[in-house]
Amino acid sequence: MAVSTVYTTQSLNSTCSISTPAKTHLGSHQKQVVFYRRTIKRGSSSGSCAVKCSAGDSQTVVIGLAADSGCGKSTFMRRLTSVFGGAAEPPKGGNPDSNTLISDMTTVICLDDYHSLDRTGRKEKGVTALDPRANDFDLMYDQVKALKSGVAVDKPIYNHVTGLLDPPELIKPPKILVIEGLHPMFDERVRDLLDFSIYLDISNEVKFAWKIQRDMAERGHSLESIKASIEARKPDFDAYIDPQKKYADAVIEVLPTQLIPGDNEGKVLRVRLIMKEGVKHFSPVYLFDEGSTISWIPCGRKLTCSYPGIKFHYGPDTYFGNEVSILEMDGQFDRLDELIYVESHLSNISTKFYGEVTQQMLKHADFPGSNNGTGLFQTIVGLKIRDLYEQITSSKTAAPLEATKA
Ligand SMILES: Nc1ncnc2c1ncn2[C@@H]1O[C@H](COP(=O)(O)OP(=O)(O)OP(=O)(O)O)[C@@H](O)[C@H]1O
Ligand SMILES: O=C(CO)[C@H](O)[C@H](O)COP(=O)(O)O
Repeated sequence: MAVSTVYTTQSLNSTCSISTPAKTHLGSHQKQVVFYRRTIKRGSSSGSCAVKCSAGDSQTVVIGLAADSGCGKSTFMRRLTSVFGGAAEPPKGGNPDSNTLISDMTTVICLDDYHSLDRTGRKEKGVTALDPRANDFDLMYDQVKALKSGVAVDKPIYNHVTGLLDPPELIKPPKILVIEGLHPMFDERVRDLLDFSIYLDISNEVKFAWKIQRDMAERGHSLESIKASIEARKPDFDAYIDPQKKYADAVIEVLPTQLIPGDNEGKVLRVRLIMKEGVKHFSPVYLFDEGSTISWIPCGRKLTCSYPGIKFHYGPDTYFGNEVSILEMDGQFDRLDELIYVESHLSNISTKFYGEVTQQMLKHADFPGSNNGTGLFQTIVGLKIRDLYEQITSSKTAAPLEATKA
């Protein structure tokens, strides 16, 4: 029942007819939903295009963020969006249960929307949402590829309230597309579309502590049910989600502190920012001296530290056979305004002015992790992504000039 349709938009100044066959996705207890890719060219001045629209004149930079559920993706996204200025909001006038967040520069889509089985369907088949069989990687690839090349798509919506697949929403190609969720790096075709990838690696102990904090304190779940849900997901997490970290350009690893022997409260954290060397448009952050191995305890006159203090470590290493630099922070800040002292000893942080990291951290002091390495490293990765975006777009605009010279 594929129907060709023509769409017009005010913001995109061309009109194109459909070129991609419809795809069908069924949750077992749901009506048939047919998705069409709307081929709307970005930035075109021509009135219409008959069959196929070519890529627009500016490229969409695609960022992948992988993590298990409840591991801080939303918090990271809020920090990232803030670096680009402006707040991210769900599509205006759309499905109130949309998982998408749009700001001037960024569109964040949640890969849960590519679940091919709804909640009941998964239960019937005995698979979890982490299982690739519960997800449509062909559609994910088609749509991310389309967006990257400047073509709008009708993306499905997985409704977390009802557990059903809702009718699709129109996603226009943004300047920066972030695909966040369980599997942004699982499928090789999707992985190859990423300009930069991040994995949030939260250790089991910390994940458990965060889950308890959120699901018990805020959602009224019992300790037993939280434990059971973590245990039930673990085999698929180990099989399909965790292995993606070897592909990531940056990994934020969150571990229990080593400053308090035997601590398992998950409040004081040891956080490691693992940065791959040799990634185009990305130069790892360093402490004091690039390539050296350094341990630094900044507590003293310029940084107030109560027990158990703060310890930084920096140095080269290998990670899944790749050369990396690792910056580590164990402990937490007492006074966020004093972070400027730490910031001034970090290099390659891609700030636009002195103190920008500290400013961002102070702006979002109420976000989870603002007093420790999770917030600090998420903020820094946000700045690195801005830098990467600027490099990619400036090299693209510079290219025709170079061509003219030749
Ligand atoms: N850096 C952090 N420090 C402490 N707690 C955190 C941190 N990041 C997240 N949390 C805890 O984990 C919870 C989930 O965070 P967040 O909503 O950002 O994760 P998520 O990966 O987007 O979750 P989901 O996929 O389930 O929506 C927060 O409510 C908070 O309790
Ligand atoms: O791992 C998840 C990613 O967020 C969710 O559990 C998955 O999307 C299924 O969602 P729900 O539990 O709402 O049916």
